[in-house]
Amino acid sequence: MDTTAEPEEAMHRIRTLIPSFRSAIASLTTTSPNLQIVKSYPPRIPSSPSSQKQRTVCILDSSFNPPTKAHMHLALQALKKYIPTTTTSGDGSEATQGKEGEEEPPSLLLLLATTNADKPPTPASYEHRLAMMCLLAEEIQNLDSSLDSSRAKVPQIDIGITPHPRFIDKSTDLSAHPFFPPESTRQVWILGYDTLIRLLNPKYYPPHHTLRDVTTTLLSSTNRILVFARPGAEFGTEASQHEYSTSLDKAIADKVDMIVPGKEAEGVSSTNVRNGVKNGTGEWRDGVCSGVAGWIGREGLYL
Ligand SMILES: Nc1ncnc2c1ncn2[C@@H]1O[C@H](COP(=O)(O)OP(=O)(O)OP(=O)(O)O)[C@@H](O)[C@H]1O
Ligand SMILES: NC(=O)c1ccc[n+]([C@@H]2O[C@H](COP(=O)(O)O)[C@@H](O)[C@H]2O)c1
Repeated sequence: MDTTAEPEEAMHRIRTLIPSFRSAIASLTTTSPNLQIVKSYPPRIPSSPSSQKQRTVCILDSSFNPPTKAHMHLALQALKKYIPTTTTSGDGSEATQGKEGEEEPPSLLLLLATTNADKPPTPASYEHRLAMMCLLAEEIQNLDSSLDSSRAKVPQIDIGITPHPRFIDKSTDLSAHPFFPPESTRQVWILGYDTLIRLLNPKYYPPHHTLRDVTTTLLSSTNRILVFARPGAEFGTEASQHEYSTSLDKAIADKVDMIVPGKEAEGVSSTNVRNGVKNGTGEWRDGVCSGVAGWIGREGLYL
């Protein structure tokens, strides 16, 4: 792959999408199911309901301000983890088999949250974040699958937006979207440990302040949460984070998978990238993929 001309071409192509991103963002409201898919790689072909196989969608919800290599690592690990197992039938033919029968490989949904449960909005603008999410998606699609035997096929990647800060509302809207019918879709929510503890804090669920809505929406049916440990001064050790996930109420603990991210995600955060750009230290580039670094530089973001 040409590493110099290609990013330029991708940036130019994605820049032409900015007006459509802007109008999608302007049309968001919190009053009705409003999760929107603004771009799909490859473009989606509507399938007839009868031909729908079981499918897992791995959802990475974030403010993507900007998308980082940690986000990319989390997404790739999730896609790898939920690949259906291959079984050989009596006639010797191979079929991918999930619990409910034939199963498609997992897809990825990069979901931009335009409202945060705790934090006020900060630059960059949402259309720029969507543009950078597209660059991240293209980078994932262009990864050389020969380097990773679990990536036999290029994954379906959708880029979406949601106005809802809480996961229970995001999950409900996702179930209502025609691409993700609940009868054939398992939702796997990708969260860092710091986000898991906020998801499970009853303060977000007035007036009764119980986790009932979490189990009836986000964790209904075969849905799961994939948690990535995030050890550090603020959130404790890997061992204490693991202990927390196993000490949860059984209805929740049984649906939580916890893994430790690889070195690629260590110490990488959007905050560190934003601060690095502002302080003029070049190392911020190590925290993002090349297309995103190019976009931040070219558009003068985070200065
Ligand atoms: N390095 C990481 N290790 C584990 N989880 C991560 C890491 N980076 C992000 N995540 C998780 O990915 C999800 C989305 O990331 P989020 O937008 O909060 O990224 P962030 O880099 O922490 O952002 P910010 O620095 O702006 O707060 C969250 O659930 C977060 O916990
Ligand atoms: N109870 C909840 O559902 C809950 C709590 C805190 C954050 N969130 C969401 O988690 C996502 C990531 O948030 P941060 O960027 O603050 O880590 C955002 O979409 C935010 O709104 C959800």
